[in-house]
Amino acid sequence: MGAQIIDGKAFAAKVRGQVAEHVAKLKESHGITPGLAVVLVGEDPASQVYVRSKGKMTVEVGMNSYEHKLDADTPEDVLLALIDQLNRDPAVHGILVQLPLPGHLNEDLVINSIDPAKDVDGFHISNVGLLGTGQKSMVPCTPLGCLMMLRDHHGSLSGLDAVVVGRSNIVGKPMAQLLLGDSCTVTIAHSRTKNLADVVRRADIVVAAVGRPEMVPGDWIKPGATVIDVGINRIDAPEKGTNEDGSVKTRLVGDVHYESAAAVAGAITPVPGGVGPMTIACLLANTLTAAARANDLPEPEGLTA
Ligand SMILES: NC(=O)C1=CN([C@@H]2O[C@H](COP(=O)(O)OP(=O)(O)OC[C@H]3O[C@@H](n4cnc5c(N)ncnc54)[C@H](OP(=O)(O)O)[C@@H]3O)[C@@H](O)[C@H]2O)C=CC1
Ligand SMILES: Nc1nc(=O)c2c([nH]1)NC[C@@H]1CN(c3ccc(C(=O)N[C@@H](CCC(=O)O)C(=O)O)cc3)C=[N+]21
Repeated sequence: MGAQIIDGKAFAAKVRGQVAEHVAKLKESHGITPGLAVVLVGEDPASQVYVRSKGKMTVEVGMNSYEHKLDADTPEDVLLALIDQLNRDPAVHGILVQLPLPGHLNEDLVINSIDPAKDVDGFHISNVGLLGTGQKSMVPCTPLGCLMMLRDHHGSLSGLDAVVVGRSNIVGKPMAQLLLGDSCTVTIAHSRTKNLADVVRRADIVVAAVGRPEMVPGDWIKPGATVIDVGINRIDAPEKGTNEDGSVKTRLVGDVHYESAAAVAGAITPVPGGVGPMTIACLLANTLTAAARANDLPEPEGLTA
């Protein structure tokens, strides 16, 4: 195992600490408490766990957390009315609508109804356009977290070859924009890419955001490259035994085959404990940024792209 392990959990704790300091100052000097509203439609158990842990960390950094849980069959106009209410609520600086939404809801319409200044996910078309043209925006949390870890590890990313595997609007595309913004030579690969192994082998930086457990093996990795594993996949782990109800136990793995990749990479993020915790830390950082901008105050340094 040659690779340095990039400890996302520790990095995220540090970022949350910085956010908490800024929040304390905002409260003390300006009487402002940043507020984050999270909207969950439906009862997906994984999403519920995730929303709960976000709420807990929001409160831990001193912000107000507002959770809105709606039934899975909530009509679109009811959801849009809630978003309109949150858009107009001055105590709410950030709004996150947990994705994916149930099939009867138009995801684009819902996201684009969020006030772009409160769009702490950075998914609104205005923020996507601002990021693409290099203007000040809200930057999607997962790619922002990856960028922070890469900058911390490399210092400058200028001139490095970066390959992003995956072209989703929430991870792959904004990740590529951020890497381009830091002057990497960027390739975006996807399910139609020819000779994916050879494409990945060129990379000084590999970001895997595919959603396929352990798809990227170590022999695709250039020796010394930095590997950022965004994937969060729950797979059966019969070696751990069975649960009380007889079902087989599970474990989390990334999109990268960790052991073989860590043997050749220069640095690698683990799953769990890598990109995931940074995503939540960046959500809090974005909420702080939104609160500062809403009040014409200087933005916290080092917490934005
Ligand atoms: N750590 C975190 O905070 C977060 C983790 N995730 C995780 O990241 C992963 C990706 O998420 P997301 O971007 O939403 O996923 P999507 O399913 O939206 O996108 C997956 C991308 O991977 C590409 N792809 C699929 N199969 C292959 C293949 N065999 N070879 C090459 N490319 C392929 C798809 O290509 P095509 O476009 O051609 O179909 C698509 O662009 C998931 O595991 C998800 O759980 C997501 C968000 C946050
Ligand atoms: N509007 C919206 N914004 C999102 O940012 C968003 C979303 N919807 N829908 C779902 C995905 C997924 N996502 C994760 C964030 C953190 C962890 C995380 O902290 N994972 C821990 C492990 C958690 C566990 O043990 O299950 C880790 O990797 O160490 C995982 C997944 C954000 N998403």
